[in-house]
Amino acid sequence: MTTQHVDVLLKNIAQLLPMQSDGPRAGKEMMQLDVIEDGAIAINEGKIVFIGKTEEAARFKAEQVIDCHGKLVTPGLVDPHTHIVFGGSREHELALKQQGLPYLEILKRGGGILSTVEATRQASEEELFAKGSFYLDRMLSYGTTTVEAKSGYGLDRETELKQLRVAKQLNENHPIDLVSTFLGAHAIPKSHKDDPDLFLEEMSAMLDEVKEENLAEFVDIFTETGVFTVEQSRDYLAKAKEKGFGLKIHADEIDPLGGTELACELVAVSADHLVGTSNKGIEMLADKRTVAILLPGTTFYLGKDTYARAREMIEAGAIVSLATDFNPGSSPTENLQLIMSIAALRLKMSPEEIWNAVTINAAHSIGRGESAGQLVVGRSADVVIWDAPNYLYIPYHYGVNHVNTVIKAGKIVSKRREVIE
Ligand SMILES: N=CN[C@@H](CCC(=O)O)C(=O)O
Ligand SMILES: [Zn+2]
Repeated sequence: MTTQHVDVLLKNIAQLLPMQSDGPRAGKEMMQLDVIEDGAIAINEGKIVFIGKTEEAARFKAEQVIDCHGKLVTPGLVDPHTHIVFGGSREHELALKQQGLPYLEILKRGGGILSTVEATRQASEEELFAKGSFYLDRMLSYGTTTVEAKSGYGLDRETELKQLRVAKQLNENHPIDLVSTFLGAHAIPKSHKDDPDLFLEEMSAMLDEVKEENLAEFVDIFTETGVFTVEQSRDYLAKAKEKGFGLKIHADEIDPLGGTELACELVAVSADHLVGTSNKGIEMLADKRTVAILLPGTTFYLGKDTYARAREMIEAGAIVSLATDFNPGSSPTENLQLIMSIAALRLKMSPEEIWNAVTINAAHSIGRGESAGQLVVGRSADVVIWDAPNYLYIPYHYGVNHVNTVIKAGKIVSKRREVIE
């Protein structure tokens, strides 16, 4: 047996989830979950060079050996819907919500998204970068290694570009990989209250610049009562598609306007939220060209009782993914593990479906199906070692952080502090 020298060897893994799949998993396929017991992973120069059983890994001699006895090991989690670059915070809105003031009413009164717009306009790039890094550090510590990040708290050329540039810097400087989305059409700014069409023209006029500076891969819009109509969204997104952007829609979050149908019609890469999606929308998702990204943390935080109809979507054959929707208003949490628990309890998704949703399907919903969300020989070693004996445990034991160690591109980037005796 020839010895093979590698940088890192993980061995004696109680349960190893390789999450290998040629494409996203839809409908019943979401129940598929291969488990390797007593598994091992060898990593060299940031890449996975072996994945299999510990007994098959005897040829590897590693600089660093990590004994994963009793532990679960999975790919780094992928969070495909966040609003991570923003100024200020909105803790004062919690009391308004408790008094029964609806989310869209707070927005109508100039609060909500519009108050974050004010704070983001005022913040310097350095401040936004520092804040973004802090949130990303926290995400990493919770096991997330790839994140989608939206702009949308500028609503003017200068601030939207500032947010996108900060996201680019974060991607270049932080271990987490960031995938950027231009969400200039996130709300109607006060200055354009009476002329949303003019505002959308101004945002469309930015698309070339965003493309040339390589500041975003996707374009998104908030299709919602009091924000943008389905018709406005269709015109706006058609322009973005023509310019070569992938499309996303904040669809049917509060009112069932038909954003899901529009996303499927335009072959958007994802339709997000989907709390009010119609039967027709569910049927269209079964086409499997648009990923349904569900954000149950938002429904929970907005204090609603009705959640997205995940079961019906999966039964219809849709590709379902999950995300935190991390933002300062409707979902202030970086913790994707908590979302996994809410998905189990409120969306009634099975643990197998949930793991597919936060790895393979999440990666496909942001154009990273070929690089993230799976442990495959030759790919970047983005790996999480969990203080949990099996995959059922993460959605079950809720609200806390189960991460032991996070490895990104072969390097340990986060580790639970050992208790000092
Ligand atoms: N609903 C629109 N956008 C965000 C919330 C943004 C905010 O409230 O600041 C969402 O996805 O929930
Ligand atoms: Zn959002």
